[in-house]
Amino acid sequence: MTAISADGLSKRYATVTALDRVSLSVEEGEIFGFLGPNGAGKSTFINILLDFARPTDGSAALFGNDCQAEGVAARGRVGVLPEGYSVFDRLTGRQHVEYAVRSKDADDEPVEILDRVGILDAAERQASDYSKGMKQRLVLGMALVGEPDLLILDEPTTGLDPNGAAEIRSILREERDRGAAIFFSSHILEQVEAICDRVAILQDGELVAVDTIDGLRQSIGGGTKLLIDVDELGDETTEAVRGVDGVETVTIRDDSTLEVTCTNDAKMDVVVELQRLGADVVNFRTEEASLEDMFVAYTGGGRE
Ligand SMILES: Nc1ncnc2c1ncn2[C@@H]1O[C@H](COP(=O)(O)OP(=O)(O)OP(=O)(O)O)[C@@H](O)[C@H]1O
Repeated sequence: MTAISADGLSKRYATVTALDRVSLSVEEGEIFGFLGPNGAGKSTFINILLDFARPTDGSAALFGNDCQAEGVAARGRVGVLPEGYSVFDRLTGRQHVEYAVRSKDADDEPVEILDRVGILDAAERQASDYSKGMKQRLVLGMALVGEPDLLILDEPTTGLDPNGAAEIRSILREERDRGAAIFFSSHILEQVEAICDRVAILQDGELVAVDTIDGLRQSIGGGTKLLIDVDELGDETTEAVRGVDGVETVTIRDDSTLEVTCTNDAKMDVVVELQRLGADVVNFRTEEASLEDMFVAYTGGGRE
C-alpha cells in the first residue's frame, strides 16, 4: 500500500516558495531517503505530513488519509522522530517508553524497546541527563512502539557515533523487512547510500530527482566517474572540460587529478579535449559515482 502520497504539494510564505508542486509516493516495505541542501524544503514537507503546516496548493496523504482534513487517522499508523524533539524532565527512559505504549494503546514491553535501541542500561535514569545520542535512541524507541506502518525520521543518525549509526541502520532494515515504510531526511549521504531503496533530491522547493541509487547513477553518466591525472591543471583546463557536451561535473582532487562525471559517450571526448589543450594525461581510471557525486550533479554543488 502507498504510505505517503504527495500530489502537487506547494507551500508559499510571503516571499519564499518553500515547496513547489512536489509529487511523490512512498510504498510500504521501502526505505526512502529525502535529501536536499539547507533551505530546500525538507522540513516543510515533513511538517505538512504531520499537519504542523498547511499546504498552499496540492495535497498529501498517509495511507490514503488526507494529512490536513483527516490528520488524526493519517498519523495513527505513523512513528515519528521529529527534528526538534525533546524529552520530559523528570521521567526515566523506561517511563518515556511506557508513556508511548499507553498513548498508542500498544502492548510493547518497554524493556525490550530500550534494549533494541541500546539504552537498556540507562532505563532507570532520568532521560534529561542522557547524552544527545542516548536521547535520540530513546525518541527513536518511542517511534517504534506499536509497530507503525510508516516511520518518519528527521536525521535519525545525526549525533550518533559510527557504531551507533550502524545499529540504527540495522533497526531500520528490520522495520522495512517486516513491511513498514521508512521516510527519512539526512545530511549524511553515505548513510542514505548505505540503506535507501530510493532517494528524492529536493532543491529550492522542487524535486530534481526521485530514483534508486543505481537509477540516479545511470542518469548522470552510466554510473562512473573519470579520474584523470594530468601533469598541470589550470582553470582554463577545467573550464574547457566543463564545456564538453555530456559533462555534468568537473572537480579537482589533490591539485593534479580531474574528477569528471559525464555520459558514457562523452568519456573519450574529455580525453580528446585534454590532448587538444596540450595537457599531458599521466593516468586515467574510472570509479563508481557516489551519492555525493550525484547530489552535486543534481544540485549544482550545494551540500548540507
Ligand atoms: N514559517 C516560515 N516562514 C517563512 N519562511 C519559512 C518558514 N518556514 C520555512 N521557511 C522557508 O522555506 C524554505 C524551506 O525551509 P525548510 O526548513 O523546509 O528547509 P530544509 O530543507 O528543511 O532546510 P534545513 O536542511 O536547513 O533544515 C526556506 O527558505 C525557509 O527560510
